[in-house]
Amino acid sequence: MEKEPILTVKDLSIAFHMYDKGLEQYDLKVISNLDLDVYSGEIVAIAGSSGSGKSLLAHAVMGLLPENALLSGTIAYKGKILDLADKEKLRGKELALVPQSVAYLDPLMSIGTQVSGKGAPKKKVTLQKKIFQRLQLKENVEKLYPFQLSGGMARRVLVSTAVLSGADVIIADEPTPGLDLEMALETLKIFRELADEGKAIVLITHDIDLAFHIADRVAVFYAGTTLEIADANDFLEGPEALRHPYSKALWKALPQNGFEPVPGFQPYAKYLPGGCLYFPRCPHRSDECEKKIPMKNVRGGRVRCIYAD
Ligand SMILES: Nc1ncnc2c1ncn2[C@@H]1O[C@H](COP(=O)(O)OP(=O)(O)OP(=O)(O)O)[C@@H](O)[C@H]1O
Ligand code: NI
Repeated sequence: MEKEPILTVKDLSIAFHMYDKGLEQYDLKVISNLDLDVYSGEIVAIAGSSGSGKSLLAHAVMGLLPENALLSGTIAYKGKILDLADKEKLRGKELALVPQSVAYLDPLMSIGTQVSGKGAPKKKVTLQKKIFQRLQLKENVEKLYPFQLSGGMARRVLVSTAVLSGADVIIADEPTPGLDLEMALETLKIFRELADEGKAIVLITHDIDLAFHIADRVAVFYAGTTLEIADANDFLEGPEALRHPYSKALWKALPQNGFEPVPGFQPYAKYLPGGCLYFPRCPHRSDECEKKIPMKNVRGGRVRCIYAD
């Protein structure tokens, strides 16, 4: 692994400027003080339940947030802090996204043109044919338009587009739903190969079991922040190797580990607790946890819990 991360997210917070009934306005804080480093040659999986901020992070990196989003903190690529113009310049070239929604396909452009670009060089077209073959997309798919694709086909087209972009960083936001197991595994294998060739992959997924097996590191998101970032092996090993009570609870909630549900709910952005965001659900909480909790290093991983050791 290289020393310097290729992508660095530091103290990122995102709020949406919202209008309530009448004239009341408020800022809804959906990402809080989030930190994440990604290195070339690795897959970092992001695990976290619905609404934990996974897609927003992806959109923040790509410069795709809506206009009412207020962003603070920094996102750096190859050591340079990016502004919106930088992100737009890099998007699709050095930073590629496999979007969570297949609605991102351009409805008026044939698949072949979307995936390889207009008048693509022969080398790229050859590569595209190879990827299509691996993802079981028939040759005639190139000539089709998005409305003619099934959901699973559209997702494989989006994966192909990101892979062919040649980007150094690919953020894949739920690339496997709608794919059968064989296709899902083939997709992840392609990402693994890209990482092994030196690309950096951020894999956002609900399928945490799959993530633990394919990724090098795992970041656990909760209510818009990171609670633990650690070696994927720790997540395979279990609670003793993990650091945060939520990571341990997630592990125990897997079917093969006892299927024990995590009691309580992730708090809604409008009603976040002041200190530790996991506070209301935590079995070890104390008054000390009501302060703002920074990430700290514990046993080679990062964790946001004062009691982790
Ligand atoms: N444009 C927006 N305006 C207001 N709130 C938003 C907006 N976009 C997202 N949010 C809120 O931000 C939070 C994080 O959303 P995000 O889409 O990043 O979640 P996610 O982790 O990707 O969830 P999922 O697993 O369901 O895809 C959610 O509470 C969501 O409702
Ligand atoms: Ni999402």
